[in-house]
Amino acid sequence: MRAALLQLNSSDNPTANLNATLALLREAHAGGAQIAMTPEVTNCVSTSRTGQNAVLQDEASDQTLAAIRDLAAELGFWVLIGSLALKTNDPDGRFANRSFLIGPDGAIMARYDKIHMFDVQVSESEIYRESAAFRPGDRAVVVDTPFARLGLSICYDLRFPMLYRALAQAGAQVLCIPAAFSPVTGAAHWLSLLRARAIENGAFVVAPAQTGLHKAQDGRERRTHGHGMVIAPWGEVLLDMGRDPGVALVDLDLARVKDARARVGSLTHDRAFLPPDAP
Ligand SMILES: O=C(O)CNC(=O)[C@H](CS)NC(=O)CCC(=O)C(=O)O
Repeated sequence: MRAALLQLNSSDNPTANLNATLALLREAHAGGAQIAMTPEVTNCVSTSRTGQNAVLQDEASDQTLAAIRDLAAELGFWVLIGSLALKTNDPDGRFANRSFLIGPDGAIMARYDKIHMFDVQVSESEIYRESAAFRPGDRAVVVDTPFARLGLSICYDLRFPMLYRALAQAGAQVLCIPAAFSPVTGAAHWLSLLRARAIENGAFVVAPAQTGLHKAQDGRERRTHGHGMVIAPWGEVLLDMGRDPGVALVDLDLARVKDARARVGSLTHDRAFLPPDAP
């Protein structure tokens, strides 16, 4: 399976982000990719909710989704859109942070809404309240392609190992973790968490990332960590994209999943246990 990772520096301007994404998808296809994967919030990196309200669309009218479906059909290859920020018809007005797997005929083969919301205070000045703007999903998703069974997730989900356990036990061989990781937590945790998810589940981890300084129309700024990664089922780092936007190609040999799981079969050794008594 030859996969391409897109590393993006998306702004809060969906049209500019789409043009950059389409150019890189063409590059990925020219490099022989059977599937290309984009990072979280490919269409719009949030810097303010009012800003997003002005530019986001719902799924039926979103230009990014439509154009990527058209391109996938034109080129005849698969695209995992790591996520799109989309309007919903929720009464509370919150957006969805949703991944789409697009098939080579342009059809939507799977959707996944990010389950875990990034509501954290990384430092005195760096605060995120994702759940204020986004409505979390509640359904894990695996989906088959001709080359592998994929398990879907997004960014902060990475910190919840039970999600990946469920995906691997449902047969996922490739765990997809598109992200827009913060620079502080990225430097401290990103690589270790990605390697842990790969090793503990004997699965490939494919993690395309947003990178760099994201400038908003209103002058606000946000930074992300970059370092789109691919980790092998035994834990080796197969790809680290560093900090620049672009495309990288990687060949995944699915036999490595079988091999890792044959050497350490912990995926089949889970046992039920009673919770600890309160001391
Ligand atoms: O807000 C958007 O534009 C879209 N959503 C994101 O970028 C999300 C929520 S702010 N980012 C993360 O989940 C980073 C997780 C992370 O950095 C960690 O777990 O340490």
